[in-house]
Amino acid sequence: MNILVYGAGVLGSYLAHVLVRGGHDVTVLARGKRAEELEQSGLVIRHYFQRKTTVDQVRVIRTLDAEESFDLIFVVMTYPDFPSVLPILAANQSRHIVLVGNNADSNKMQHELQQMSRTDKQVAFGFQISAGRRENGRIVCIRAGGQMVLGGIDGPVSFRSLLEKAFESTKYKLVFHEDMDAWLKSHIVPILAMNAALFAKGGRLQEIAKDKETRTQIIAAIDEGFSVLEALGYSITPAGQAAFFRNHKRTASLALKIYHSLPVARLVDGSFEEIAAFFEAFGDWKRNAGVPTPRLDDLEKQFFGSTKAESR
Ligand SMILES: NC(=O)C1=CN([C@@H]2O[C@H](COP(=O)(O)OP(=O)(O)OC[C@H]3O[C@@H](n4cnc5c(N)ncnc54)[C@H](OP(=O)(O)O)[C@@H]3O)[C@@H](O)[C@H]2O)C=CC1
Ligand SMILES: CC(C)(CO)C(=O)C(=O)O
Repeated sequence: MNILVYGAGVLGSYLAHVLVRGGHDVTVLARGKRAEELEQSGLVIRHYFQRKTTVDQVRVIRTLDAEESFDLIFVVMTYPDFPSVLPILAANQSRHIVLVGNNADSNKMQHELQQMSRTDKQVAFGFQISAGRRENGRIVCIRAGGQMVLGGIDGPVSFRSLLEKAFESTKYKLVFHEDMDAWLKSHIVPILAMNAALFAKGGRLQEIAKDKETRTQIIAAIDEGFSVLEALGYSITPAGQAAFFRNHKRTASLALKIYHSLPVARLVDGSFEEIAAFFEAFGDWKRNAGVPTPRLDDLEKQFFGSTKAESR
């Protein structure tokens, strides 16, 4: 298949690697320094746990022409990056588009993309359960679950069989979810609390590992965030996630302690701008729900009081 990966950061690069190894004709849309790196050295991935480095050659483009057609486009970027690429995707004639990554407003994005496009666009949303960070022109990647959670906003994904075909010869699993909007919003709540605390500590993971009070605050803030979503009518999904933070607080604190002590946690790369955008979205949810969130509000204050320079 002829597949475009639009956005060549950490997870876009890993996805491109997975699809190349799955036998597809993969084009990567990259910009600036990243495009130069890909052209000069190829797609270099350091697989952290496997202790190996792979290099794949991919076709690199810097702009997406309206006439160029792909069987599938995966757009892999951070939440605040998406709005500027929606008009470009709308102008392109390809039909099947998957927006991959954290997303606080999948409904609006799908609506805008379809409204702007003169051709029929089938849209799905995905989240890769992998992680990593950039390091001197290469991507250091943790395969983690090695899967992509996928779903549609208004019913099942209409091009599921095309997606299954794209991944059939890869080592990446697809997991289809019925209510992807609820899944994405549920995911944002713990991400918001954990990253706010971490940025507030200047990215020093050990400080959270050692500080029970901060871990207790993170867990209380997650509980509040889930209550906001529930008040708006969302089911927290996966349900086990809410149960874990709410009913097993001591175990959750221990899990956070262990996670923040692991060297591998350094590789899970959060973006200040993305977390800030989630706080903005969450502010609207909170106002609409009318549910108080004092512990999360305090983390938000600490997050915005931190400087990007102190972040990871
Ligand atoms: N990395 C991780 O550990 C994890 C990330 N995620 C989530 O996955 C999503 C993607 O994250 P990640 O891959 O880390 O993000 P990155 O910032 O590494 O990658 C985003 C890529 O998109 C490119 N991009 C942004 N805007 C444009 C544009 N207008 N035109 C062309 N390219 C553009 C960026 O370009 P440039 O190279 O110029 O910056 C960058 O290469 C996020 O929602 C994140 O929260 C989830 C779990 C773990
Ligand atoms: C936001 C990020 C990249 C960092 O915590 C993440 O790990 C996730 O979304 O699962």
